[in-house]
Amino acid sequence: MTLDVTSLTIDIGGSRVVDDLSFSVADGERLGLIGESGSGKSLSILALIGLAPDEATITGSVVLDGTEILGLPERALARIRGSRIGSVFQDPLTSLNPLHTIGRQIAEPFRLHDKLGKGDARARAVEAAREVGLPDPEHVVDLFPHQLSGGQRQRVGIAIAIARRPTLLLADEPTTALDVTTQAEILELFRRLTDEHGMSLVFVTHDLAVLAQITSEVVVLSHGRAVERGAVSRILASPVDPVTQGLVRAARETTWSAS
Ligand SMILES: Nc1ncnc2c1ncn2[C@@H]1O[C@H](COP(=O)(O)OP(=O)(O)OP(=O)(O)O)[C@@H](O)[C@H]1O
Repeated sequence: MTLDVTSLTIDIGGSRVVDDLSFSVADGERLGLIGESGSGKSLSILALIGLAPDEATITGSVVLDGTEILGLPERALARIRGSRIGSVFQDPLTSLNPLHTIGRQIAEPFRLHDKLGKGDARARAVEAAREVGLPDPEHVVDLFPHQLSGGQRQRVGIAIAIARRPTLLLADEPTTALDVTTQAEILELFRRLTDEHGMSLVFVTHDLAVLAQITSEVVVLSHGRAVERGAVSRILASPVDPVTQGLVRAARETTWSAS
């Protein structure tokens, strides 16, 4: 899998919110997109998979495995989202259906795309629940989202995202709503799953301390522009741009307060 984003530019409501953003993700690479609130991280991620709001005007290029996918018809994008690119968002409570069991929601991609029958889909859901470390998978698939903890719900979100073995996983602040211990467990899960399945990862966060645990390369966004990029280790040791310096300071404070 390779992803090449070139000169991605997004205008919305008369203002430019993402400006000439370029980055690439190689096979199996984990890349971080970091920036303060409103810097354009979420819109960039949504634009990649055709989920930016209708009122957004998007230009540039998004090439997945040699094929331009920016501007593809919704049907084609939905197919890509259901197979080659998985996504995990901040708050699984808003993305999970409160009226459907966990198992039904994990099984949905299998039923929809692979046309599996009920029994087979349930078996796959149990297997997926086990893979993401949900406790008592045979039982958990019959529970509803409100019966799980925040960390467990995020595991469900991850199970759904990776169900059909995408080659690229997009994660937008997936640990922000979680306490520090649960956050570390979920980051470990991302690391294990991406390693085991050779998945590439684009991980969005405002917290450099989180990125340092999961990605090796980072792009720093400020007001929609990439102001710095490089290896996490280099960025932590010698940030150049004042925005990056601020993120490093904040990360040091988080690390101190957590220890
Ligand atoms: N639907 C929308 N209509 C108008 N402006 C929007 C819309 N969605 C986002 N924006 C604006 O675009 C800019 C970038 O938003 P985006 O959500 O991508 O930022 P972000 O870096 O992900 O921030 P956060 O960390 O707070 O989620 C912000 O100024 C935001 O107000």
